[in-house]
Amino acid sequence: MSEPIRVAVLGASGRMGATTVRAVQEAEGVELVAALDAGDDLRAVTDAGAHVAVDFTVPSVTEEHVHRLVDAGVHAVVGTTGWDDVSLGRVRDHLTRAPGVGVVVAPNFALGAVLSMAFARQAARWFESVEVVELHHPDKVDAPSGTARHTAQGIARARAAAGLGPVPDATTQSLDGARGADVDGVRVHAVRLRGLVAHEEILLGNPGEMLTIRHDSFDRVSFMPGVLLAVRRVADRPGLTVGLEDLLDLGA
Ligand SMILES: NC(=O)C1=CN([C@@H]2O[C@H](COP(=O)(O)OP(=O)(O)OC[C@H]3O[C@@H](n4cnc5c(N)ncnc54)[C@H](O)[C@@H]3O)[C@@H](O)[C@H]2O)C=CC1
Ligand SMILES: O=C(O)C1=N[C@H](C(=O)O)C[C@H](O)C1
Repeated sequence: MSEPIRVAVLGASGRMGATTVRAVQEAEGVELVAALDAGDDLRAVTDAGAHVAVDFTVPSVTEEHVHRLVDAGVHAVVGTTGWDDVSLGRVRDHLTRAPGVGVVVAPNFALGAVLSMAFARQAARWFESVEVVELHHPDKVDAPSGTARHTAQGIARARAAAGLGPVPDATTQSLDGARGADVDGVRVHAVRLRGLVAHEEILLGNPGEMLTIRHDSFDRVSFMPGVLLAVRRVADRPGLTVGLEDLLDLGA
C-alpha cells in the first residue's frame, strides 16, 4: 500500500477549513498533518512534511500563501475566491520556476456546481439572453461569488466562439447596481440572505422560452468530494489548473 498523502489545511478554524479538516481526517489515503489559521506561521506546513496544502482563507492572503507553498515545493489546492487573471498569471509564471509543483485553484468544488457551469457553457451558444444570479449566506465577504464570475466568463467565451453579439438590454436609466455587475458582458446578481449556504441560477432566454440551470449547496460537505479529488490529483498536474472541470473531464 502506498503512503498516505500528507495534508495541511490553511484557514482551519473557518467554515470551509473546519469542514475540510474533518473530511481529511475521515478519508482514506490522506492524513492531516497540520491545521493552521490566522496568526500561525506557514512554516508549520513544511515542518509537518505536508505534500499538499488546502487553502480556504481570505482573498487578501491566499495568493501570498500559494507563492510561499510553491517556493517550499508543496502542492496547493485553493478554494479561496478573489482571484483574477493577473493574480493567476503570477502563479502560472512562478510555477515555471518550480517544476513538478501543482496548484489547483477552483472557485467551486461542489460536483453539481461544476456540472452546472459546464451545462451553461454548452447552452450559452443557443440563447440570445443570459444572466447569472448567485445567492449566499450573509457572512460571505466577496461579491459576486467566484463561482458566478467563473460561470459568466465561461458563458462569455462560449458566446464569443459562437459569434453571438451582446446580450440584448435596452436599459438606459437605472439606479446604481440595479442591473448587477458586468462580467465580460454577462450580468451577474448577488443575493445575501440568512439561511442560505451557496446557490446559483443561470437564466437563459429566447423568444417564448427560458432555460434555468440551478445548483444548491445546502451543506459545506457538498464541496468535500471535489476537495479530496483535487488533493489526490494535484501532484500529477504540475503547473496551474483553474477550475475542477479538467479533473472531471468536462473541458474548459
Ligand atoms: N472553492 C469552493 O468550493 C468554496 C470556496 N469558498 C471560499 O473559501 C473562502 C473561505 O470561506 P469560509 O470558510 O466561508 O470563510 P471563513 O471566514 O469562515 O474562514 C476563513 C478562515 O481563514 C482564516 N484566515 C484569515 N487569514 C488567514 C491567514 N493569514 N492564514 C490562515 N488562516 C487565515 C480566518 O481566521 C478564518 O478562520 C472564501 O473565499 C469563500 O468564498 C467557500 C466555499 C466553497
Ligand atoms: O463563500 C462561500 O460560501 C462560497 N464561496 C465560493 C464562491 O465565491 O463561489 C464557492 C461557493 O459559492 C461558496
